[in-house]
Amino acid sequence: MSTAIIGAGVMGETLLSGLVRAGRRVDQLMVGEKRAERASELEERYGVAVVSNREAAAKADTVALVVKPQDMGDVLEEIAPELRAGQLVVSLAAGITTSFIESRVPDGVAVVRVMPNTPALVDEGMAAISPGSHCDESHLAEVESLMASTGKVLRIPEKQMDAVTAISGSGPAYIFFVVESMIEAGVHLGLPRSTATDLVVQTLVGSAAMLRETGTHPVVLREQVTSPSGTTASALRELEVHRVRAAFLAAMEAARNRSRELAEGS
Ligand SMILES: NC(=O)C1=CN([C@@H]2O[C@H](COP(=O)(O)OP(=O)(O)OC[C@H]3O[C@@H](n4cnc5c(N)ncnc54)[C@H](O)[C@@H]3O)[C@@H](O)[C@H]2O)C=CC1
Ligand SMILES: O=C(O)[C@@H]1CCC=N1
Repeated sequence: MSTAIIGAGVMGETLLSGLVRAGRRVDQLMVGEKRAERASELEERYGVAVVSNREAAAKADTVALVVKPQDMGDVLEEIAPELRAGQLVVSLAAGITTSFIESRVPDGVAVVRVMPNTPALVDEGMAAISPGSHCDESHLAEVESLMASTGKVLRIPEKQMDAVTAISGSGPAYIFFVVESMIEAGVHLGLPRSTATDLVVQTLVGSAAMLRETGTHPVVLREQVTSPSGTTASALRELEVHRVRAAFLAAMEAARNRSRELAEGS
């Protein structure tokens, strides 16, 4: 089964590199990328064929669209004449609905919407997938296997996609923001930057491993750290005073709303 990736920026390369690591034959992969220098970079790095978008659409069994939501209409207009019934189009774009794509491709082309995230680069990705209206089990299984090469995959109803985008799609950025803030705090408290970085990164990895490996509720894990009248209780009180919990809720609502706006083309 051949796969084309149209749009090889951050997420397109993440998908490509995952497929290569998972052992997909490079001669079964191809890339369509507008920026010539970026295309040559990927050709050199992975030995993958760079072709026009039209050629990618004509030749591949599965066509993954990884351009920005705002570019999706133009790309679909360009490739639609080359697509035929039986092919699978997979969109990784925020906001873009399966019905938007289905209305622009020939009948019989199956569409699956995916929301991935960048930890896929280290095979710890979280991808949610939703079927379009002409999908069967084999299409979903194909996309599941595509995304499972770089992490976990969850099937969800498409109506949950904007919320998923706000939580796991954008999620790594919030975590990096927290990490960055904790490192700055460490420096403020007098630690060398490299020491603060080592402390924060390992604390993050250790906490994530506890969540995954114990399956214990985060509230219980937090309470285990919080000794009576201790340091953690003092810190958590400040986080509540500064309304960090409310800020997280507002931030993710804003991301969900932005995903809805992208669906409308803005
Ligand atoms: N970066 C992330 O963490 C995530 C991104 N996504 C989605 O992935 C998509 C791409 O995002 P990024 O990779 O971050 O953006 P990006 O800007 O790094 O990549 C987009 C790529 O598409 C290329 N492109 C634009 N028009 C094209 C055309 N007509 N034909 C061929 N290539 C074209 C650009 O040159 C660029 O290399 C977006 O729709 C975004 O919503 C989804 C989840 C996470
Ligand atoms: O910021 C964005 O719009 C994309 C979608 C999810 C993560 N990055």
